[in-house]
Amino acid sequence: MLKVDVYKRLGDFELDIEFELDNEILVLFGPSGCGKSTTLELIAGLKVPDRGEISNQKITFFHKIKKDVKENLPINRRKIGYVFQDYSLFPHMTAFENIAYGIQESTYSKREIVDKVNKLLVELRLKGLADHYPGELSGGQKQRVAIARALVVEPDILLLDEPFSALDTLVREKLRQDLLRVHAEFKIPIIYVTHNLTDVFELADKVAVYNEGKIEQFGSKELVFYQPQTRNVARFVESKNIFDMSVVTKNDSEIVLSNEEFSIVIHDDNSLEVEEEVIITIRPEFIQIISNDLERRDENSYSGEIIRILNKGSVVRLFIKVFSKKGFDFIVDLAYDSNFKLAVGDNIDVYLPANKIHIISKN
Ligand SMILES: Nc1ncnc2c1ncn2[C@@H]1O[C@H](COP(=O)(O)OP(=O)(O)OP(=O)(O)O)[C@@H](O)[C@H]1O
Repeated sequence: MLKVDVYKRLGDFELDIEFELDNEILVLFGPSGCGKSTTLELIAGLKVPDRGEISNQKITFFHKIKKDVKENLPINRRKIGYVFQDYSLFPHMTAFENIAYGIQESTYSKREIVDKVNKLLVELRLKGLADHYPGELSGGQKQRVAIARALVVEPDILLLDEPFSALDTLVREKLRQDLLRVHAEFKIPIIYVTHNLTDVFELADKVAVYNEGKIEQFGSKELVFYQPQTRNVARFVESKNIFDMSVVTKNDSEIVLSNEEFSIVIHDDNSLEVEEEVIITIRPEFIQIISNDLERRDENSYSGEIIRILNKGSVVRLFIKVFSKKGFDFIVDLAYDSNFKLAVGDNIDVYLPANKIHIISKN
């Protein structure tokens, strides 16, 4: 298990984080400058924490209490594979030589080196490209060479810093599958830094949502996406529909929440108290369009006007100005359908299912 509990100050910026990771893929997610890359650098030994402890499988990488440094294991003894966004391949070496770079003839025989590199060339779909120089490889191929180079040393941990962000969507998609395959085979902790929500959804066993040097939520991707613990996390995972409300009434069967604009009803949150201030969120894909009177509900139904339509490919996003005192927006995602007939200016009714409404306590 990888254990990280460190503090580091860099100018005005302070990083103060703690987490533990089994042989899982952890995705670090959050806005620019919140400390994701610094976290990787501290684990790898490229930066030194001001205090704290980092260990993996009972091997202490770093340990400092107050001024007393008890351990600071050199980078090359941490057994870490590191993959950067810009590939960092040696331009004058072939794919084979780049991958073989980390293993020396003093440790392995020539035969062993050839076998190890060939195995990774196959694993990362690079067979046939062994003699190519980086200049002759596509972005996706270069990054696969970089991953193979990181893996050839049989690392205990693999760190990837926005590895696929320069690549287009289809290449990214395939590289995510490569990484999942690599993880299934190597079974080591992998930490992956990204700004991309699809990366989070497709890769993560665990997610750490960073904000201003702290981890604001750590947990499974399901928890982070569907039960964000703070307004920031809800915003970062694009819950989109986020409202301040207060609890107006509560009885055995229902709780009514309200703000100046609208009220909603939920049925199963016993922890809420009357007059309590909360944040409610509902993801755009959970809001339903009421297309005929049969679907009309007694509760949580609202009428409004479509003010903008954004076609996102497989999803169509509607911005709906709800008829109310000031007029607020719901954002609704519908699966794309070739019979899609809605247009800006149309009046529309929507329904918010009570069991999809998530409450964030302000206490
Ligand atoms: N050597 C340094 N000296 C001073 N400040 C630094 C140094 N290195 C990083 N920082 C600051 O630390 C903060 C965290 O940087 P870091 O690169 O870890 O963020 P990040 O979350 O990875 O951002 P991004 O997603 O943009 O890469 C930033 O405000 C950065 O400016």
